[in-house]
Amino acid sequence: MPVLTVTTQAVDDIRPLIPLVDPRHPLVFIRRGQGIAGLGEALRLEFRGPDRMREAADTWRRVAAAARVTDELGIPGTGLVALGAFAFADDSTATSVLIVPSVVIGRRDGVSWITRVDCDSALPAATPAGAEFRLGLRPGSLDAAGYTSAVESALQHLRAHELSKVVLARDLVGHLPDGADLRLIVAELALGYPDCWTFAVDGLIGSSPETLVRADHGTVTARVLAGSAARGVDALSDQDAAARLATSTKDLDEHHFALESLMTSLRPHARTLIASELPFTLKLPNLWHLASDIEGTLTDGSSSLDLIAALHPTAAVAGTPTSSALALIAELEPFDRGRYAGPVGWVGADGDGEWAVALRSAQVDDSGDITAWAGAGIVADSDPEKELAETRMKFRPIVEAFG
Ligand SMILES: C=C(O[C@H]1C=CC=C(C(=O)O)[C@@H]1O)C(=O)O
Repeated sequence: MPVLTVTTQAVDDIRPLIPLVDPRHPLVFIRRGQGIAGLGEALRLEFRGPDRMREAADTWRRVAAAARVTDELGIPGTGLVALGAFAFADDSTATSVLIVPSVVIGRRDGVSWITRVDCDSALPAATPAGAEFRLGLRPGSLDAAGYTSAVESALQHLRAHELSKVVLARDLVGHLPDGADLRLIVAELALGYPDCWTFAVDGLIGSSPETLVRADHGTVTARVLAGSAARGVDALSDQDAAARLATSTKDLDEHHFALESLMTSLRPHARTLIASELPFTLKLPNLWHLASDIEGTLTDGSSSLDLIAALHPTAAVAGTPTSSALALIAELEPFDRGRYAGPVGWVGADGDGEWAVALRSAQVDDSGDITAWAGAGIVADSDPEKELAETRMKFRPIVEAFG
C-alpha cells in the first residue's frame, strides 16, 4: 500500500478554480463556484467488473489508513481526497478510477486551500485559455430513428408487465481538435449550469443535476431526479409546463420508481430517512425535473464509496426492477455506456464525500474521440417521439458547450 504524505494549508481566496487545472486533463468537481480541482496524479487506482465500487471502498480505506495527513482545516474536501468516476455496467470495458491529484485546490464557504500530496509544489497559477473551438456532435450507434424504435420495443415489454420502467439512452460522437483546451468546456458548463455538479474526471466531463449521495459526518443526503418537461417559451407557458409536470401521472410514476429504489437501497445503512411527501419541480436552464431530496443518519459507518456501491444503479438511470431493466438496456442499447450514468465525485480520508450521477456528460478519450449520452425513463404510457425530444433537451448542455 502506498504511504501518501498529504498536507493541507489555507490560502487567500482562490477563484475561479478552473483556469488552474490542466487544459487537456482537467480534474474538477464543483457546484456554485465551490468544490475541488486537481493537478497531476499522485495515485491512480483502477477497478473493473461487478465489484468495482466495493473494491474501491476497501482499497480506499487502506490507502487512507496508511496516509500521513496534516490538515489544519478539516472541512469537506480538505486533507486526502480522490476524485472518481465509475462505469455504469458490470461488464463495461471502461475502467473505473480513483485519482489522488498531486495538488488539490479547493474552495468552500469562503475558505480556500491547497493540498499537496508527496510534493511541495507552489500554488498553481492560472494559465491562459486556449483558442476557442467549436465542434458538432453527430449520432453515434443509435440515431433518432433507432432510438424511437428501441423505445417501441421497450414499450412491448412494459405493456406485457415484464417490468415497470426502463431508462434508454442514445449516443452522439465527435472528435476533439488537436490542442483543444477542455477547460473552456468545463467553464461553459459551470457558468451555464451553476446549480449542477460540474465535473471533469479522467476525460468524463459534464454538468449533473442529480446527487447520488453525499456523506458528511454521519449525515447522508441524496437528490433523486426522474420526470422531465421542456421549459416554456415565456413566463406563463413555463409555469404551465412545471404545473403539468407536477401533476402528470406518467412522470409521477417514473419518479416514484426512482425514489423507491433509492430509499430501499439506503434503508439498511441509515435511520430516520426523510423524503418530502411529494416531489418538487426543479428548474434547470434546459428543462424542468421532478426532484426529491432525502436525508438520514448513517448507522453503519458506511463510507460514501460503500454507499455508491449500495445505491448504483438507481431507477433514475436503469429502471424497475433493476435486473430486468439492466437486461433490457443491454438488449436495446447497441453501445457500452462507459461511465455515463455511473457515480462521479470525490471521497475523503474519513470516507465522507459527494457523488453525482454522471448525466449530461461526454467522455473525451486520449485519442480525442468524444462520446456523449442522454437517456429518458420509459414507462408503459410513454410516447417514443416525446422521449426522443427529451433526450435532445438533455443533450443541450454538452452539445452547446462543444458547439
Ligand atoms: C437518464 C437521464 O436522466 C435521468 C435523470 C433525470 C430525469 C430523467 C427522466 O425524466 O427520464 C432520467 O431518469 C439523462 O439525463 O441521460
